[in-house]
Amino acid sequence: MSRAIVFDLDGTLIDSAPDVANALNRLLAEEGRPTLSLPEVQQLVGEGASALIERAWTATGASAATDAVRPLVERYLAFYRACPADHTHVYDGVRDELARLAAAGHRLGICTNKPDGMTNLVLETLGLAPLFAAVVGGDYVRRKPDGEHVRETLRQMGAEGMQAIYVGDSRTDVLAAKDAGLPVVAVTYGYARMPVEQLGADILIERFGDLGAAMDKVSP
Ligand SMILES: O=C(O)COP(=O)(O)O
Ligand SMILES: [Mg+2]
Repeated sequence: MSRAIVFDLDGTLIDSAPDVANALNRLLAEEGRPTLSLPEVQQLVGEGASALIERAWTATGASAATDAVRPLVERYLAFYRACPADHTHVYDGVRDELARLAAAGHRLGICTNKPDGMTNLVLETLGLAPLFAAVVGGDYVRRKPDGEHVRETLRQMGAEGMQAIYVGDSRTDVLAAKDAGLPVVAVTYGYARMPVEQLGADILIERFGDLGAAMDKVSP
């Protein structure tokens, strides 16, 4: 039976933290702030670019003033756009498994809090874009953990009425998917800020290539 499969992006399909960290650290350096390590940056990713900047400011000294966040986000995105995927890699097994799922007739979509422009640029650069029926990024008004982000992705995929499943790496993903009424597969290798067993996912997978088998267990 063909399903609709909604994927998170950062920490689930791609390890984008190295390029996020480089762009963020260029901004922090320009602002005279300490830079952050890769593991530190991984802990800041998942709720979009504004949250990334706010958390980075809190982690490196005084918090950013509310009206300063937007211009800082724009400068961060300019750095990120210049090097969207220099050090980003598609996690092991992702390309093969996505191709297999698409060939098996499943409809694939992406629901990410990463800003739309960056999401599309990164997907194009990595050659992943053609696999997805719809991509709904972080410019959408009701972002994860709001389930409306997931429902909008399903609508844009033309997948209403299809059996659907969500695949992500964080608590934000689990909350959004549950809010939308979807079973959740969580990957254990991503950027979760808590032990993965506590995410509340229906099933955990250590390798992306295990997704097909996990889906059959969660929604036979
Ligand atoms: O916070 C971000 O930029 C993206 O995060 P997501 O792809 O895990 O939703
Ligand atoms: Mg993620």
